Amino acid sequence: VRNSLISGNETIKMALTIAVGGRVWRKFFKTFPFRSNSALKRFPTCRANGRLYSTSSDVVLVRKDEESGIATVRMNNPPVNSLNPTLMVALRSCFEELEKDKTCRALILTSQKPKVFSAGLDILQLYQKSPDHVAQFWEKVQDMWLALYGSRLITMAAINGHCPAAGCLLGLACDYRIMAEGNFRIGLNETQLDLVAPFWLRQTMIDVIGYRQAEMALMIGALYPSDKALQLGLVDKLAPIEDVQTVAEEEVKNWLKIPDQARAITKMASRKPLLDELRRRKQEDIQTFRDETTRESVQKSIQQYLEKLKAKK
Ligand SMILES: CC/C=C\C/C=C\C/C=C\CCC/C=C/C(=O)SCCNC(=O)CCNC(=O)[C@H](O)C(C)(C)COP(=O)(O)OP(=O)(O)OC[C@H]1O[C@@H](n2cnc3c(N)ncnc32)[C@H](O)[C@@H]1OP(=O)(O)O
Repeated sequence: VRNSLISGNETIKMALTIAVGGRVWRKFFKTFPFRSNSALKRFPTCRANGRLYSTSSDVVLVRKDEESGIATVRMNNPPVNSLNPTLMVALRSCFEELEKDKTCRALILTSQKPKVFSAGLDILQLYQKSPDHVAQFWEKVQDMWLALYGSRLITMAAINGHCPAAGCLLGLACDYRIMAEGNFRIGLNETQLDLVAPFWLRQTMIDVIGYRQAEMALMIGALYPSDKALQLGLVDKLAPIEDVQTVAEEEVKNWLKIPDQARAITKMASRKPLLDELRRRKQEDIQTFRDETTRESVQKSIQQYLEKLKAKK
């Protein structure tokens, strides 16, 4: 059904795009506009010593290999890369900057701190906060996801540790996932916090692991060990934790053999309907999240979840 949402016009545009050679990228961007963000300007670009992009807070570290065009984006928000507004804005800015860099062909997303890729959304940002705060927070989640999921680049998640909830959301937004072997978990455990995955996150889970498995995983808020995740297709490859980055680079090099434009157009053809749907329903999605999250019973569940996290020690 989603594929059929791409109209005949768009298919013709895509074919023309391929046919016109030199002007291909201009046409491509017209067909699939990537949004830019004025917030980008707040993050200076640094090109010294191979360190290409640097955010003002260094919560995202980026290195680009000029020869291959591969950028490695490391989340650096200790202790667990929880996605707070600073990290999400920095990630979005970074994805958009790389998108605009014509010499960049691939992006590897990983964690600066092995053992935790990302603990998901910063739960403290959802607890006892005003509805406006929660709404603004959710818009940052949407924008970060739109930038990554809608990227023309080869996007590879090098999941070097635990990857629950919105950590998994980031992984699912990539084209390929390599995860560390061992006792690390991945999944969408939102229901355990009394939260419900939004339609666009649910859809990406369905797209990656299939309807039945996604339905079950989402209902029970399952977190899978990496071997089970591989079996389900939630990740594509496993590697020893110390090799995850190298294996990701090797995999990217294989993908780089495919001509960029055909790969990117094919990717966009399958992702555009969902991207468009979220863009169209953005405000509705924000309102739902705001209303659900600030509900008293959900706040109680979040409080209990936070207590459980603290009690773990
Ligand atoms: C119809 C409906 C339509 C619309 C939609 C409506 C609603 C949508 C709703 C939801 C969709 C949201 C999608 C995403 C949601 C989320 O991401 S919620 C976050 C879920 N995350 C988790 O459950 C992970 C929790 N963390 C852990 O399990 C562990 O921390 C870890 C396995 C990741 C790492 O373990 P350790 O290395 O042992 O580290 P610690 O547990 O000791 O943690 C260190 C420190 O960090 C704090 N912390 C951990 N995770 C978070 C977090 N996510 N946010 C904030 N803080 C976190 C932890 O409490 C420790 O703090 P201190 O005790 O040191 O102060």
